[in-house]
Amino acid sequence: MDKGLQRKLKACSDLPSLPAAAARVIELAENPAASMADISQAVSLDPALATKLMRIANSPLYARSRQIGNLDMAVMMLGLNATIMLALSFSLSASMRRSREGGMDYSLFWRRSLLAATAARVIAGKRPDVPVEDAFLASMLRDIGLVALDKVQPGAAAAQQDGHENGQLEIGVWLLDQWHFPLHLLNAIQDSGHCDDLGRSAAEDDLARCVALSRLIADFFMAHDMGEHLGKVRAFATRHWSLDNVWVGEVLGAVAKEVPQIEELFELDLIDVQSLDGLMTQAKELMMVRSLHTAQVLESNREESRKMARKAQLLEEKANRDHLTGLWNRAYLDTSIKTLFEQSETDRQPMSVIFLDLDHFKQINDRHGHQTGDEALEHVAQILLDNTRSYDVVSRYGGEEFVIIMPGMDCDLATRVANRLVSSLRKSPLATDSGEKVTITASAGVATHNDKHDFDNPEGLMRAADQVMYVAKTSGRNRFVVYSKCI
Ligand SMILES: Nc1nc2c(ncn2[C@@H]2O[C@H](COP(=O)(O)OP(=O)(O)OP(=O)(O)O)[C@@H](O)[C@H]2O)c(=O)[nH]1
Repeated sequence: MDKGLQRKLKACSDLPSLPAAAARVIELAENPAASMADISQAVSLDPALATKLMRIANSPLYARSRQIGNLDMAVMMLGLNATIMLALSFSLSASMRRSREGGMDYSLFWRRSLLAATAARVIAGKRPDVPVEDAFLASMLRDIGLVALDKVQPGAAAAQQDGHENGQLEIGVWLLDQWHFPLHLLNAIQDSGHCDDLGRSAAEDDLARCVALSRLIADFFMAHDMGEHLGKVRAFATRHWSLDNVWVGEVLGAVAKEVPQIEELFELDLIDVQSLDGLMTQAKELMMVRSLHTAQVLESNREESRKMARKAQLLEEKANRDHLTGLWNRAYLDTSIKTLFEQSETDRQPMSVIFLDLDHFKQINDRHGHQTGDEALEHVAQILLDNTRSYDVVSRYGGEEFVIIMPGMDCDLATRVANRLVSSLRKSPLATDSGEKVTITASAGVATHNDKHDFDNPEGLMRAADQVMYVAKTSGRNRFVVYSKCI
């Protein structure tokens, strides 16, 4: 801290001071031998404080079925740590509010401090290893440096209060140190100003984060522009704890619920009751909008994935297609015949294969040129497609050879298809650019699995269709032959 400022603070007779009961409580907190009875006795010196502790022990904040009838019981029920922290919170808030007003808005200061403390309590309750009273007190006193600063440099305090800067932290820690405040609370307050750069124990770092986030939540409850503050709260929860909208919504809801009890205990209106409902509705709406935004982002990601999948599908399909005719290629045929053969086995359903080879195709190339030969292959492909079902696998096996797999088709039907194909080809000559008609014929072989014959594997089925196609070739071409055991 700046030496001049420190001198001024030391010389200032009007700094906030620690009430006697609170000072005694701190003394006891430092003494490991102190008992609950000692604490209870110290608190009883301040009747207002004792009453407050009784009230809080019986409040829904510490909901118990049994009524707490005396201070000893209250101290026992709250536990040592909680009693000390609550005693300090009450004493300090009461004495601070009596402070003379300087350049700073004290009402705003205490509202913000108590709202933050309430939020810190809620957050700590959701974090393992963070005592709620530690979080409550550290958060409530986080900006106490502003009160001290206000005594020596009123303008500076007011400016920092407006800007919510962290310059007051050092002064606050200095003041609390003068009061012999426990070191872990001083550390939490100091560290809450630089949460991106923490390095103590996990519990201490989490306490600092509770304090920092509680301030952002207090700003949210007090702000006119809730959206901006909600964004900060969410960003903090995500950045430091990877927590989502749902968690933030739960915390805000729990804070709103605790506010009336804290208001009653500290006799201070933190939030206008009517605006509280509105605030929560707005918060929920904002959460919803953000969820919707998230949903939109997810949806656009999904759309992106769908596009990618379609692209990949198209690319895969392209890789499986014959460039000239657009029919399935040999690679695809090899894969699909395996799958369809297995399927035929499982379902005990027939499947047929037609092996088709164009006749004297070399002559077409030789007479009409390679270009016309290509057109003839495309022409044949179209005729094959026109005469088969959409789910038949019509493929170019190579050169002027074609294979058609027809799942679920028995031998009789496959024979009809083969007949139709061979005759359609014969009857549909290719019209060349020169106006010439080129007749194309083919020889085909038909084999069927799971009907009249069972094959051991798809290769056997293909071989059979190929064999009878050669029979068709050698027996005069422009015909088809059906595989039977006698061949
Ligand atoms: N234009 C063109 N011709 C091709 C293509 N692929 C193979 N061929 C031709 O197809 C012809 C096949 O000739 P062959 O194997 O002797 O058979 P064929 O002339 O049809 O006689 P058969 O099968 O015995 O009736 C060859 O001349 C190949 O060059 C292609 O993509 N485009």
